[in-house]
Amino acid sequence: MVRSAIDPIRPGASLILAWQIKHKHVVIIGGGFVAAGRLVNVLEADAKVTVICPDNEELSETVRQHLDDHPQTTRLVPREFQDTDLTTPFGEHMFTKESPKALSTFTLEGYPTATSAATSAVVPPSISSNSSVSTAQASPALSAASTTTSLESALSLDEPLDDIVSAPAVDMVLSAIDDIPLSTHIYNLCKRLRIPVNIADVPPQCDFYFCSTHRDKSLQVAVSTSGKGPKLANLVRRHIADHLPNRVGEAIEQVGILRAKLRKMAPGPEVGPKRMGWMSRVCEQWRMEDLATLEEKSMQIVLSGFKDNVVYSYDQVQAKIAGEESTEAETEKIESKVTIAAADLTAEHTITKDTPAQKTPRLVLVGAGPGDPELLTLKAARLLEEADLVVADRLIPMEVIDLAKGEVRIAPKKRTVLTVEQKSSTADQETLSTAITSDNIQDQLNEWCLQGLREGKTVVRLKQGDPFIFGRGAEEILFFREHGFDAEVVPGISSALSAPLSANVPLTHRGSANQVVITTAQIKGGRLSDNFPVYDAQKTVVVLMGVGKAKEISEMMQTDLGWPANVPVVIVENAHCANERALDATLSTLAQVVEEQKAIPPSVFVIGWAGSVLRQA
Ligand SMILES: C[C@@]1(CC(=O)O)C2=NC(=C\c3[nH]c(c(CCC(=O)O)c3CC(=O)O)Cc3[nH]c(c(CC(=O)O)c3CCC(=O)O)/C=C3\N/C(=C\2)[C@@H](CCC(=O)O)[C@]3(C)CC(=O)O)/[C@H]1CCC(=O)O
Ligand SMILES: NC(=O)c1ccc[n+]([C@@H]2O[C@H](COP(=O)([O-])OP(=O)(O)OC[C@H]3O[C@@H](n4cnc5c(N)ncnc54)[C@H](O)[C@@H]3O)[C@@H](O)[C@H]2O)c1
Repeated sequence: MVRSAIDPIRPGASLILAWQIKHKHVVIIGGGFVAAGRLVNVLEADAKVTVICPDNEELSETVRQHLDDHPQTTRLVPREFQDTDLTTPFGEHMFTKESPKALSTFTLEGYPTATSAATSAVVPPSISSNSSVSTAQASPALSAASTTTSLESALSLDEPLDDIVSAPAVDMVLSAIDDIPLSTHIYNLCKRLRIPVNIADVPPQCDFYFCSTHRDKSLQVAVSTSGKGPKLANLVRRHIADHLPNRVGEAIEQVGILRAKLRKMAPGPEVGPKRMGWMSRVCEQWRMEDLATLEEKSMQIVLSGFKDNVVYSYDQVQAKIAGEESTEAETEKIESKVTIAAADLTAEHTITKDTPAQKTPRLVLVGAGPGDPELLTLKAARLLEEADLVVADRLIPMEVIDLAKGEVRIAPKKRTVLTVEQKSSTADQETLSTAITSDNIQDQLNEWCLQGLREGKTVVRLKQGDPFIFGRGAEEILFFREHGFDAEVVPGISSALSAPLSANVPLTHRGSANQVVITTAQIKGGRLSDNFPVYDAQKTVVVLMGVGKAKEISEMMQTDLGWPANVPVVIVENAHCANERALDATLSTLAQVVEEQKAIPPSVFVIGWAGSVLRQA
């Protein structure tokens, strides 16, 4: 059997979930400092809460106030904990100081029933804070309740089983008391009753731990160290909170509303991919602060782009709103601006309107480097900030795109976007998606730039790496010249230079390498490039786009060009990104390593003896 490369399992984690406890019944035992924190946590998650704690000076003022503020969803049982507390549903108001007998609706041998609650009261042993009820003592009585058979037999026959099963008396227990034996007893009781339980600060007696959390409306960030370092969890949580984008909570609220509207507008599962693709682009292309400002009117305008799979920018939406508020003539002008801006790949573009430029148009081809924003030139960073319009490919990471202050347009992905942009749902999706080539994406990018220039904008065409090293930069400049615009170019760090460096391969090194050849593995039509250099021990060959051609490269270099089989090859995948990987091979093992290690594009091959200077064998 062929085993594919999958991520290895790293055991020892906690399962982090977003537990829905709305209207569920949570029992908190204790009323001190820790209980107060737990109460806030579960009330914010809309639970119904029973707090069990003697009503004395140990009941914290915070707990008291929250109870007073939420009479419908909380109640206090003003005494010490009793076992029956874990089997009494929230709705039963039988806990009063005056009638403690009413508590006894439950024997440890069965669940309470409507009839037994009213009639057969059996008072269970009350456990005081200094009693030491051991597990052994509690177990025999409790064990009867833990099997389904005895549970069913304890139910009254006229009570439908489903109701009982779907409405357990208690859904969660949080114990925050300063009594260790009782804590252990509560834990054991919960185990018998299958109730998830957390005994504060006793990790072995917790089905779940609490996380250090940050909340901003619907955004919740939870940090867990799986009990290893609660204080560190606290510090990491603060660090994350300090670095979140402005107004992220509000942005999430508004996106929630927008998604609901979109689902209503286009509900069917068949439009699912289009819906999700479009929503993702809105989230990627709008800044958080701008998403936060969405309201009824602007949402309607944004949604109007969905039909043609267009994502209007914030500026376009603002322009449209302003237009609707101005005269009809003005509205028409803005309409035409928005339509042009909403250009898509399937439409035929005839931008007839040469809008008279108020400002001088400026076009700059900017190298974005290998992907790390810190490796941008200062000039590139400044231009990104200053540009009215930034036109970028999909491959450029959002951390770099985020530096742009003006409008951003990002090329669609090769497959999905065109597929969903297709207006006729009956069309053959496969034919359509294969019709998208990098050439028509390039046309789209060029078109966007031209349009911005005709509006007098400063347009930054952001390109991966360096615009002139396999970046088609010069082709673009020739294209824009034909349309009457000249371009400036800002260099970027090409991965041809940075990937070897990141993997600790000096492209030149006295005695090992005094020449560098940078080549692509593929030429037009996807064929293998035929101008790799003949063997020279002092030459380093950097191969771009080689992953799919590893076998052919290895064979050609050894057989036709005289390279020895043992020349080192370093495969650098995702250079300068968080998931960077460097793999060692030789010319003879190159194809094997690529296959076994599942190397993927973008990867750079560095071939030559320079590979053995700094890297350990
Ligand atoms: C996140 C947070 C949520 C909350 O409880 O609300 C939480 N502890 C917080 C703070 C905190 N707790 C402690 C200190 C003192 C400094 C220190 O000891 O490091 C500080 C720091 C402070 O107060 O700032 C003492 C402590 N905690 C535990 C033990 C027992 C042990 O480790 O054996 C001891 C005594 C150790 C001893 O005696 O030496 C155990 C647990 N504490 C957990 C959660 C669970 C694991 C979470 C995780 O690590 O992922 C777990 C397993 C059980 C549980 O779920 O209750 C909250 C952050 C609040 C915030 O973010 O503001
Ligand atoms: N204080 C802290 O900073 C801190 C932090 C994390 C964990 N803890 C742990 O959490 C637990 C609770 O801490 P706390 O600071 O809230 O304690 P606390 O002493 O302030 O409060 C304990 C509460 O439990 C109640 N209680 C005692 N016996 C009870 C019983 N039989 N039935 C019902 N209620 C009963 C008391 O009346 C009191 O309200 C302790 O085990 C402590 O070690 C404390």
